[in-house]
Amino acid sequence: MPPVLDPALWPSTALVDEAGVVAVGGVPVTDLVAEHGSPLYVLDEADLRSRARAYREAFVAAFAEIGAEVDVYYAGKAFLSVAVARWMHEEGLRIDTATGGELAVALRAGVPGAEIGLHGNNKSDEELERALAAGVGRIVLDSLEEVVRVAAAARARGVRAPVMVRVTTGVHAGGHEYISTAHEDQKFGLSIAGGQAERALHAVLQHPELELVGIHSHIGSQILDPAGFEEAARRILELRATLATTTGHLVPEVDLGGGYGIAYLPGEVPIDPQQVARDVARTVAAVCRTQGTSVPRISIEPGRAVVGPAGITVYTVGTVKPVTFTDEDESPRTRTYVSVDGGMSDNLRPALYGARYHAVLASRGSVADAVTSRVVGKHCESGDVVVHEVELPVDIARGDLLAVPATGAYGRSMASNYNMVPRPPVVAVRDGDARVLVRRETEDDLLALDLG
Ligand SMILES: Cc1ncc(COP(=O)(O)O)c(C=O)c1O
Ligand SMILES: N[C@@H](CCCC[NH3+])C(=O)O
Repeated sequence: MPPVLDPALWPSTALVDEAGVVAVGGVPVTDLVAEHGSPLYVLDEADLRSRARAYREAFVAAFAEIGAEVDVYYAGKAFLSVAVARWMHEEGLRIDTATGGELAVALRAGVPGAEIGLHGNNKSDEELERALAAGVGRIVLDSLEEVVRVAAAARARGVRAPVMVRVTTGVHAGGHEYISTAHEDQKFGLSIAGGQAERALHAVLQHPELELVGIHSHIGSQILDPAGFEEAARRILELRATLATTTGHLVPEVDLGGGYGIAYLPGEVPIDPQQVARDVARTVAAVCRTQGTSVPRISIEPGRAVVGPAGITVYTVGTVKPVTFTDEDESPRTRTYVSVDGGMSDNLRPALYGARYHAVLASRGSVADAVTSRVVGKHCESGDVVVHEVELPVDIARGDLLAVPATGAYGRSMASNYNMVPRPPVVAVRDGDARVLVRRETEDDLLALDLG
């Protein structure tokens, strides 16, 4: 019997065939590597679309119960390509962008400007101009000075800019200090407790060129405990009610950001969109009732939870090296270091956040005993780890393929050319067909940037 892949970690179409080969979207990874080379990002289109639908349907249904409408913005920073933006649009999602580059991709995909949001703690004048020219549905203001800059840009263009104010609620959540974004001492947003959020909201209302469409908060990323979402919603709604009392303006929309956590390791339990949507909707209804305000329109911005589990990375094994060392209690130990043909250039998350991943032998079955292994990359850093610890068959050898699940988010999007390594392609699979979404970089691409 071929092994069964944990459905929490792998794309829904992933399976192991009789020969022990992992297939996704009806295509064996051995065929994918034969055609497109290695390393390779593989994206399961059906799985990606169904996760997008799951988030949209869960939030729309839960908030319909309390009389609120919902927009789901796919956070393009997790992974964006023209095809992915188009698919998200077809599934009824809007697109959250954080830079001019992401905005360009969403527009190229034909997403209407009105269905795109622009974020950023340091937007350039050009980015603001481009957003206004595209008629984006919201520019999310991140500082007091930006209130003035966007108002001036809108005035110069003779338009009224729809804006949200990004606030920090003080709710600390997320998988790592670097990806927690709503505590006070960091660069994003305007603090509710410190009073800057209210000042920015007042400032927006004083500018006729700005239309205050919402209050925004994003509390962090890879959040597995849903309590933070409810607490953040409560604090934003209290701010909204205070603003209504002091200015008479009831902000129509509240954006609760993204951050919904996924499973990276066997046994981890991802956020359940239906559960979190119901819990947050209940809190929103209760707080609005207490405050005596109507419920706002709600938006959310999931990135990882939509694209993360839809993607895997396939690597080819190179050097396999048993390393003997002495651990903390002075006992001798051996660990098998399995080197693959990629590493921190295609997945920075282990080096940056200490993120843990899983891996399986993907090109054949093996009945050999399992041995504790560490999968490492080919870069000149000892922190270049792909999978910190995983049981792999002891007969694993050069030329075998390894598949690492849950790499769809923040893999390709944070990839680099460290050590002059060209970035791998993204290949989408569906119903037995494969299509290149983003082509492999070549050394010629890298040399073309170097003007000598
Ligand atoms: C403002 C904003 N929205 C949405 C996201 C998407 O987060 P995630 O991929 O964790 O859902 C992020 C990233 O953390 C973000 O900064
Ligand atoms: N890039 C991060 C998440 C940060 C999200 C952007 N605010 C990750 O890989 O987990």
